[in-house]
Amino acid sequence: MRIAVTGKTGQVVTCLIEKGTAAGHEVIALGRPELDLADSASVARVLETAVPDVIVSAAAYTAVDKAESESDLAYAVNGAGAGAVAQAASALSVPLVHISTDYVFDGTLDRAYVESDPTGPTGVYGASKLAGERAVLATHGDNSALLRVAWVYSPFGANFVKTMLRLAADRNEVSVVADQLGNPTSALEIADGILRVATNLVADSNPALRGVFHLTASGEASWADFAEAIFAASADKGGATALVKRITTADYLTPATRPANSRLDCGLIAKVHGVALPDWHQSLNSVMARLQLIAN
Ligand SMILES: NC(=O)C1=CN([C@@H]2O[C@H](COP(=O)(O)OP(=O)(O)OC[C@H]3O[C@@H](n4cnc5c(N)ncnc54)[C@H](OP(=O)(O)O)[C@@H]3O)[C@@H](O)[C@H]2O)C=CC1
Ligand SMILES: Cc1cn([C@H]2C[C@H](O)[C@@H](COP(=O)(O)OP(=O)(O)O[C@H]3O[C@@H](C)C(=O)[C@@H](O)[C@H]3O)O2)c(=O)[nH]c1=O
Ligand SMILES: [Mg+2]
Repeated sequence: MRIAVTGKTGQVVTCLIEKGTAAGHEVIALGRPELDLADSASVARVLETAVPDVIVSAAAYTAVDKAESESDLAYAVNGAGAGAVAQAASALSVPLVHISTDYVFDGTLDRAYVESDPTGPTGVYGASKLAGERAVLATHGDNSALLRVAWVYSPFGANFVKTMLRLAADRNEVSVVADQLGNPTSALEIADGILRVATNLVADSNPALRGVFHLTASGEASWADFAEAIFAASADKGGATALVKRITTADYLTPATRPANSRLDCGLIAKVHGVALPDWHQSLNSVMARLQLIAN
């Protein structure tokens, strides 16, 4: 397949290039300065020139706290920008795989969220991503799969794993919130899932393959649990480590409010697309091994 993906250096983009190329696909990464999601004309022009078999919309404004004070830019990129990508997919008559987030939910449910649960973002980032979902569904809903992923980490870019390792390099203790629950997910495995879904969409016009799906690793964690596992894996490999002081959200003030529970139920994508990702502990170990190779 000839896959056009938005963004050049993001975690998911980088993993999709690695996994897609290894699987024999042509992956064309399109990002700034040529394709700027805040400039719809550039989106249409660049994507239409690429003539892909499928488009993956992976680029986004992902700075959750900064979005609170840059709301116009967050909406332009994640809302209108996502709509422009969907418009290009529609003009080309190709399927779209659009990446969204667990932060579209308010986090008040006491179980994992299913796709049909009501959304209710608690911050600008989540609200802008929800605007993107709506734009995609309105523009190209009949030929798109929207994949809500969560708590993404990888050997690349900026993520919680790399932040924790950086903090551990010069501290013995790191305070981390223990009352926000979710599903830490490796972008390498998200890339596997995207490739499977994209292949299914290109091969089969069945409407059941389209719509909203949750795609995370199995197993849940609080950020404090995740930090403890990161430090344990790092210590195992002779890397930086620290003790985790388990704190509450009230003890860790941030500009954006995050959902207390954004665990996602991934039963639907397993049933419909045959995609089921491994337990996060296992994936964390492979990412840690690669980060150690980079560090040494
Ligand atoms: N990171 C996470 O924890 C989570 C991410 N997601 C979603 O997954 C997707 C991928 O995230 P991830 O790979 O982590 O993102 P990253 O933060 O690693 O990278 C973001 C990418 O988006 C690009 N980008 C940002 N603004 C623009 C713009 N105006 N025009 C074009 N490209 C732009 C960046 O380009 P450049 O290289 O030029 O900066 C970069 O390639 C996103 O849709 C995100 O909302 C969902 C849940 C969790
Ligand atoms: C760095 C740090 C964070 N925290 C808290 C803050 C926050 O509640 C939680 C996670 O912090 P981060 O800022 O790394 O994560 P955050 O940017 O909120 O991560 C989110 O990014 C977007 C893009 C998504 O779509 C989400 O799925 C999610 O992955 O941990 C601590 O308690 N201690 C710390 O030292
Ligand atoms: Mg962040």
